[in-house]
Amino acid sequence: MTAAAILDRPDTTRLTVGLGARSYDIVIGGGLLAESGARIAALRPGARVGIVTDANVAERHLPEVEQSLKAAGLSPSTVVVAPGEKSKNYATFEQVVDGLIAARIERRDLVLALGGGVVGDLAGFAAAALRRGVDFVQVPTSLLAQVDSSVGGKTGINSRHGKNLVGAFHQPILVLADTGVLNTLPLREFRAGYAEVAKYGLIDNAPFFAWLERKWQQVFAGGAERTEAIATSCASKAAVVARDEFETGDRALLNLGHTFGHALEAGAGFSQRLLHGEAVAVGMAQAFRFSAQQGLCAPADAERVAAHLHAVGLPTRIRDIPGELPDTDGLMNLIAQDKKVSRGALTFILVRGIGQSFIARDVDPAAIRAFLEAERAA
Ligand SMILES: NC(=O)c1ccc[n+]([C@@H]2O[C@H](COP(=O)([O-])OP(=O)(O)OC[C@H]3O[C@@H](n4cnc5c(N)ncnc54)[C@H](O)[C@@H]3O)[C@@H](O)[C@H]2O)c1
Ligand SMILES: O=C(O)C(=O)C[C@@H](O)[C@H](O)[C@H](O)COP(=O)(O)O
Ligand SMILES: [Zn+2]
Repeated sequence: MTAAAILDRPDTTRLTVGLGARSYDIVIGGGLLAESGARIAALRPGARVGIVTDANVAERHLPEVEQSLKAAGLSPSTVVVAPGEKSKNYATFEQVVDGLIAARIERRDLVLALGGGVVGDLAGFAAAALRRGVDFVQVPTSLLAQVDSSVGGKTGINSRHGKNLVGAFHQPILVLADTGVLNTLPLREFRAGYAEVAKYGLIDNAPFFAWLERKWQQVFAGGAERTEAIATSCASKAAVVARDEFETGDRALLNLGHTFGHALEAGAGFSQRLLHGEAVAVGMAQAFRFSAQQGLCAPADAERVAAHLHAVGLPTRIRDIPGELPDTDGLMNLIAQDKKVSRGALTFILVRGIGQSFIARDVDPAAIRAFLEAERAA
């Protein structure tokens, strides 16, 4: 196929994140790894490309990307990090940046994030910092990365004080979501990514949530429903990011489930005990239960949300998380480090129902503490 035919392939979905001169496309479909070279060369002909990936993804998908880049006249080099959330740390950030410097990735070159959200956040932050900023391309390989982390430009690493506390807003110049690579993703990881898919329904799209309740098995099985779920998710995120790139307003809605979820994730030591998407599932169920307890939302909606997340195999309660967690004071300390906190006041994303989320500022910490005490006992 010629480069022009590749760029116009009709069996792909193309969405745009509208950010003026920094607008970029999200391309969704099968076979995109093999076309990554042609698609990137169309934007940055002749560039050196510093690929950042993890060992799991490298084993399965790196050769195809390297081959495609070379065939398109691009010069790839690769930094491979250890898989998992623990790689979002200072030491691995140094490994990635130094690896890119050693590979002579210059200002007109590119960083390419090939992997899940961990690689995307880490490589994106490295691209933001390297020589004070080089362009980067997201090639997301997990469901979570295809529906959420590859879009929107939030990049960063964790601190021992909490989740994503060091980072930068740095938008990619292109997102290539190859749906075929999800065939090698472990089921537990697919499920974790599904929590962020369900999130878009819960935020402001009740019909999408109802569609997921009917079609989730097909989404898990693959095929047209899976691609539709990815495209719907990306379209939701692209619209919010275009309205509020730096989260001064309603981009915060994308944080539904994350205030509780990030505290639990940090409390579990950013370990395999609790994946990010699993933490978000528990956090969303909690945001609905807390909203119901406060009289904001019908208890039946909270039950419906928990029932769906449970049906797909996601955790919804603290008791579903294996191992020890910090006590309530410890969780409150982690919540106090949330980036939505302003002058010490807590902000949560709460709900009036499914698809009716809102930003609740100055939430009473005593009410959250009492809620968490009850949740720990439940
Ligand atoms: N920047 C954002 O807007 C944003 C949004 C949501 C989540 N995140 C971040 O994303 C991270 C979670 O991302 P994740 O769930 O993708 O985790 P991940 O990057 O750890 O990937 C999950 C696991 O699947 C493996 N994997 C990935 N693709 C694979 C494939 N195609 N085949 C086989 N194995 C594959 C990885 O090696 C890893 O072991 C968290 O750090 C979270 O904070 C960021
Ligand atoms: O893109 C956003 O904005 C989100 O909030 C998406 C979240 O799913 C994601 O986990 C994000 O990294 C959380 O942002 P943070 O600012 O709370 O670290
Ligand atoms: Zn998230």
